[in-house]
Amino acid sequence: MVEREAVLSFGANLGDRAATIERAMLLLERMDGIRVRAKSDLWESPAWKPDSVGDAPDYVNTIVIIGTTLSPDELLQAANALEDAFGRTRSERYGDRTLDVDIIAFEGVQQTTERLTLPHPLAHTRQFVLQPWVELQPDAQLAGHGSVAELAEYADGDVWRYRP
Ligand SMILES: Nc1ncnc2c1ncn2[C@@H]1O[C@H](COP(=O)(O)OP(=O)(O)OP(=O)(O)O)[C@@H](O)[C@H]1O
Ligand SMILES: Nc1nc2c(c(=O)[nH]1)N=C(CO)CN2
Repeated sequence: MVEREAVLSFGANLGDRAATIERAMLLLERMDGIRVRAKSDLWESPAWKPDSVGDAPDYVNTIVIIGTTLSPDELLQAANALEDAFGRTRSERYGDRTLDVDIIAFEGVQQTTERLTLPHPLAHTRQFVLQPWVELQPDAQLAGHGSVAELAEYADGDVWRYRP
């Protein structure tokens, strides 16, 4: 079966954030139909919320490029399974969390359904997605928005390399 490329974002702002992300990536590597091609460094950023930054703990974020034979819906199920494995409860949108896994982009797919929007509708605005992605793929393009490097130049928000 032909592999397609997908871009995943991992974020955590509760508990041992870096350890959670490292362990989640190990689980990801063992999932059927998923082959990890590249992982960014860990980056840190203030918690983004639609209304304000507030005093929520900072996030650790990373981007992972995978090759997958899964469909977009199957990949979303895999992402949700990873979140569940790390105790994530989905009660509050944009709330603090032990693990958030978003699908940022999926090769050849642009869709808006109730369950899954691709590319992720806020990816082009999120520095914590754009910077780690540029680190891995300086020439990356985000469908509908263009060069990820250019988006990263103009997006608001701070992001810095995580130091334990
Ligand atoms: N590209 C996508 N990646 C992950 N989930 C998505 C995507 N598009 C739509 N969703 C849907 O969004 C729902 C809510 O996801 P979640 O609670 O993780 O949102 P959030 O992480 O708080 O916000 P955001 O997705 O903006 O970071 C999921 O159950 C999923 O069905
Ligand atoms: N910095 C940062 N902020 C966020 C993140 C994230 O991964 N990083 N994920 C969220 C999920 O809704 C909400 N806010």
